[in-house]
Amino acid sequence: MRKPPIHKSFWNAIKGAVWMLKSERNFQIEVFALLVNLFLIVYLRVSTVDAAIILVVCFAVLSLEILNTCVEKICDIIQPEYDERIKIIKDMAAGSVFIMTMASVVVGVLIYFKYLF
Ligand SMILES: Nc1ncnc2c1ncn2[C@@H]1O[C@H](COP(=O)(O)OP(=O)(O)OP(=O)(O)O)[C@@H](O)[C@H]1O
Repeated sequence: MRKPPIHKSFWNAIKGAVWMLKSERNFQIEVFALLVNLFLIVYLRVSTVDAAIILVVCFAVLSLEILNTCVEKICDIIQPEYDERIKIIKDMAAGSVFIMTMASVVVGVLIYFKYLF
């Protein structure tokens, strides 16, 4: 298959992210969390470096959520029936989102603490 032009690849990536926003509840919650963080960054006048750290962890959660959904979709195509191997694959993919979410909570507590107290 011929490689699409760069603007088409970019557009496809945007469409993938928009699909996630329309279809996946967890992704919607994580985007809401990103918006809350953007508000707090402005409201609390968070420093540039601290804001960058917060935004990187927020976007890391969103990226992992997209990859987790990709794994789920592929698993559902190759094995629609119950399968112990699929279970561990899906659980591991979900685990990656969980670990990054925990990391983002820790980062949030560590950074916002000094602006609030
Ligand atoms: N084919 C299967 N075989 C075995 N276990 C499965 C299978 N499909 C789903 N599961 C189990 O159900 C869980 C949820 O899988 P599902 O595909 O329903 O994702 P989901 O409800 O969208 O989850 P998430 O909230 O992580 O996005 C998996 O983590 C796994 O433990």
